[in-house]
Amino acid sequence: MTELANSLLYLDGVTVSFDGFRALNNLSLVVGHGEMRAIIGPNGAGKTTMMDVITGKTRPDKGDVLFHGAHDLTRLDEAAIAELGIGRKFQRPTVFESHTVLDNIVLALEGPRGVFSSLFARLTGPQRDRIDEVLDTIRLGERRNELAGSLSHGQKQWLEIGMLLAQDPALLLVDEPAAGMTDAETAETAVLLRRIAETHSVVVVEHDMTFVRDLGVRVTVLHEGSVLAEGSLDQVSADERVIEVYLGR
Ligand SMILES: Nc1ncnc2c1ncn2[C@@H]1O[C@H](COP(=O)(O)OP(=O)(O)OP(=O)(O)O)[C@@H](O)[C@H]1O
Repeated sequence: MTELANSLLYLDGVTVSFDGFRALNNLSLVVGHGEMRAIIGPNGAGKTTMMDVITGKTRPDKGDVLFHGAHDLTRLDEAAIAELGIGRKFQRPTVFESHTVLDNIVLALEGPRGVFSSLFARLTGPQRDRIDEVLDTIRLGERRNELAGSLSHGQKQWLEIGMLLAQDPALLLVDEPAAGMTDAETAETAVLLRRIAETHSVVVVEHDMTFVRDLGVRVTVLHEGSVLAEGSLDQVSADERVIEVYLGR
């Protein structure tokens, strides 16, 4: 039980069926406090379904999903799970394009009832410090007054990561951040996530192996809804079963 005690996120025997098809099949996975974990796996392996279960979007048929070893996520709705400190970034950026970079972060900090713009002046000192820190982390400090719509695709992804970060979740779930990015942006994103991981736990789903290598973290390989292998990227890429799954033999 020490695994459970030391875990931030604990999945045990999680099964999700869609019309009899098991998208997750007895999936068990433990993410530690302060850990960044990369999740890889071929199309249909169950990565998105796993994220959906953690965030309360999909209810498992069976299994335990615990946060901080205590909160049973299978009994909470999406809002309650977000409130507990689990933030998710979806693959496509959904920033408010006609507002500035700064306003996007301010709105995220204030939550759904925040009012756009202008109100930066009304924020408390610690809130402003937090915003500056977030802008610095996501490398957009210099562009804070520009419209989000003028950012490149990669920068929009960073802004959205920043919007998540502004809420200071204990665990960030990040879905394919490098998709559609240039090589330079992809490399920068790995640096950015490594910095975030100094103070937060992170689960990253990603297909881009160069990016996963840059992250330099423990990798979990999913296949047919279960964990096929776990270890460093070098370890899992040398695993015969992983090679077979990726080569489709
Ligand atoms: N709502 C649903 N109804 C029926 N089948 C579903 C549903 N959601 C997912 N599936 C199936 O479950 C399996 C796992 O899907 P999932 O999206 O979790 O995989 P993934 O690893 O995220 O794949 P990708 O890398 O392509 O995004 C797939 O075979 C998918 O078709």
